[in-house]
This record gives sequence, C-alpha cells and structure tokens, in this order.
Amino acid sequence: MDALWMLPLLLVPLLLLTSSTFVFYFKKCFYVAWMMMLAVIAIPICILKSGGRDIENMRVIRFLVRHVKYLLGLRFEVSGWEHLQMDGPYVIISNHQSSLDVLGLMEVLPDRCTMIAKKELIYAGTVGIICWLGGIVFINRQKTSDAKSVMADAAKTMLKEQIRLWVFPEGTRNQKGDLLPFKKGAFHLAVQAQVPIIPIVFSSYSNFYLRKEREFKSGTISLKVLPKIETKGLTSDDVSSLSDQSYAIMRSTFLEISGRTPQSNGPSSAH
Ligand SMILES: CCCCCCCCCCCCCC(=O)SCCNC(=O)CCNC(=O)[C@H](O)C(C)(C)COP(=O)(O)OP(=O)(O)OC[C@H]1O[C@@H](n2cnc3c(N)ncnc32)[C@H](O)[C@@H]1OP(=O)(O)O
Ligand SMILES: CCCCCCCC/C=C\CCCCCCCC(=O)OC[C@@H](O)COP(=O)(O)O
Repeated sequence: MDALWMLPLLLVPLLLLTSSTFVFYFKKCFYVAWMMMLAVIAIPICILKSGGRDIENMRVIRFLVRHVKYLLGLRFEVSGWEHLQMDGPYVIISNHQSSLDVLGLMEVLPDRCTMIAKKELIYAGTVGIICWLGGIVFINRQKTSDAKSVMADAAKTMLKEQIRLWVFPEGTRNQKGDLLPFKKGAFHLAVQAQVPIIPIVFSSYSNFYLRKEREFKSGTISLKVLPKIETKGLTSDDVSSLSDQSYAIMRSTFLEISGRTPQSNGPSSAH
C-alpha cells in the first residue's frame, strides 16, 4: 500500500516513452550528442594516423559512423552500387533533407571522397574539428565570389590529388517534399575539372521524420546511385543545361523512390 504513491512516478517515464514528441527530441539530442562523442574518439585516431587534415581520415569517420543508423532505427536500401565503381575523381551530387543525410552518405561514401560544406560547420564543436580533419571544403555562402574561388581551387585539387567531392546542389536542407532548384557550383566544379557527375538520390524522409509535427519514427530510406553524367568537352556555357538535366533525372528518381508520381506533386521542374 505504501508503494502506491510511487505509481505516478513510474507512469511519468512510461508516458514520456510513448509520447512521440518526447521520442523526437530524445532522438535528435541523442544524435547530436552521439556524433559529438564519436568525433571525440575520431579526432586522436585521425591525428595519429595522418598527422592532421587528410582525406584518408574520411575512412576513420565512415567506419565510426556506420552503426549510428541502428541506434536511431533507420535502414538504408542502396541500389546502383555499380555506378560508383569507377576510377579517378568525380563529383557526387545529392538531395539534402536533414543532417541525418550524413548517415546515408557514410553508407555509400567512396574512398578519397570529401564534401563541400557551409563554413559555419567548422564551429560545431568536435564535429567541426573532425570535418576539418576529414578535408571538408568550407564555403562562405554569404559571399559568392569567395565561394566561387574556393570551388575553383577545389577543381584543381581534385585533379592534383585524385579526390572526389560530394556537393549538395540545393545548397541548404529541404524537406518540402520536392527538390529545390539547383545552385550551379557543383556543375561548374565538374566542368572545370572535366570529371563526371554521379547523382545520388535519397528518398523522402517524410514517412518517418517530420520536423514540424515533431515526429521521428523508425524508417527505411532508399538511396539510389544513378549513372554518371559525363562533362568531357563541356564548357561554362553548358553548365545551365547540365544542371537542368541533372535536376530532371534526380527529381523524377526522388518522386519514384518516395512512392509519388510527378503529377501528384505540384508543378514540375520549378526552376
Ligand atoms: C563523427 C562525426 C562525423 C561527422 C561527419 C560530418 C560530415 C559532414 C557532411 C557535411 C554536409 C554539409 C552540407 C552543407 O553544408 S550544404 C550547404 C553548403 N553547400 C553548398 O551550398 C553547395 C551548393 N552551392 C553552390 O554550389 C553555390 O552555387 C555556391 C555556394 C558556389 C554559390 O552560391 P551563391 O548562392 O552565392 O550563388 P549562385 O549559386 O546563385 O551563383 C551565382 C553565379 O555564380 C555562378 N557560379 C557559381 N559557382 C561558380 C563557380 N564555381 N565558378 C564559376 N561560376 C560559378 C553561377 O552560375 C551564377 O551565375 P549565373 O549562372 O546566374 O550567371
Ligand atoms: C558548439 C556547439 C554547436 C553544436 C552544433 C551541432 C552540430 C551538429 C552535430 C552533430 C550532427 C551530426 C553531423 C552533422 C553534419 C551535417 C551538417 C548539416 O547538415 O549542415 C546543414 C547544411 O548542410 C545546410 O545548412 P542549412 O540548412 O542551410 O542551415
């Protein structure tokens, strides 16, 4: 009888665990904290292995991040692996819905591949440090001329050091259920380096992750690697059509693997 007063106390955690809003915030905080902690482990390993900023550190980061999907109840179904089996440098472009994209990215990340990211990420504590150690190229989105010159340098480095770069051409995270119009940087980069573009499409997260509704359930994400798009012989005059071509195939793939039809999703290719 004495223990009866404890019943409400036991009910509180039970209610919390069944509340989807609580699960949402818990999983989000856990994700950030866990990645920060993984970065703490990765930093000394990377420094000991390669002495500082080096693209080879991405192997360490990839290895350490691969289990995180299980902790969040996420699964990735990858198709089109064969399109990544290619020698030499290339530019990967993919849609960008959330910071959770990092988990899918690490599923398919080829060797000698790093990313283009906004410069603010360098201030993200231990994650920022690991991004720097992994050779991530930081751009200032507020200053187009700076971003362009960093990308032009990146084109040279890609060839000199035989590296691959992953760019999110939408330029920002987007969960509107469609792709945002593409920015041109990734296409200039590929044309300047004369390397192929490999599009990779993540299916919509809307069946398990809804920011506004504060829902973060378990879910399966389809990741589709598409055939390369050649840029040999193209010039800056071809950048717009290259971007339009990439947008069209990625958008139709996005709608297809997200279980939607182009007609059911508002205006087509809204550039
Ligand atoms: C253990 C813990 C692990 C943690 C792991 C962490 C992994 C982290 C993963 C991190 C993931 C982080 C992910 C992230 O952080 S995503 C956010 C950052 N990424 C991006 O923004 C990439 C995509 N953006 C672009 O490509 C933009 O175009 C840039 C940023 C370059 C400029 O954008 P901006 O908005 O300022 O300008 P604009 O696009 O309107 O272009 C203006 C004009 O300039 C022309 N132009 C553009 N570029 C070039 C060029 N290179 N050479 C010559 N010309 C060029 C262009 O054609 C246009 O001219 P016109 O056509 O109108 O005449
Ligand atoms: C000093 C502490 C600062 C804490 C900041 C928390 C940092 C996040 C930590 C762990 C998350 C896991 C790694 C995530 C890396 C992904 C970054 C990302 O997705 O950046 C967003 C960027 O693409 C587009 O930015 P906007 O949508 O334009 O905005």
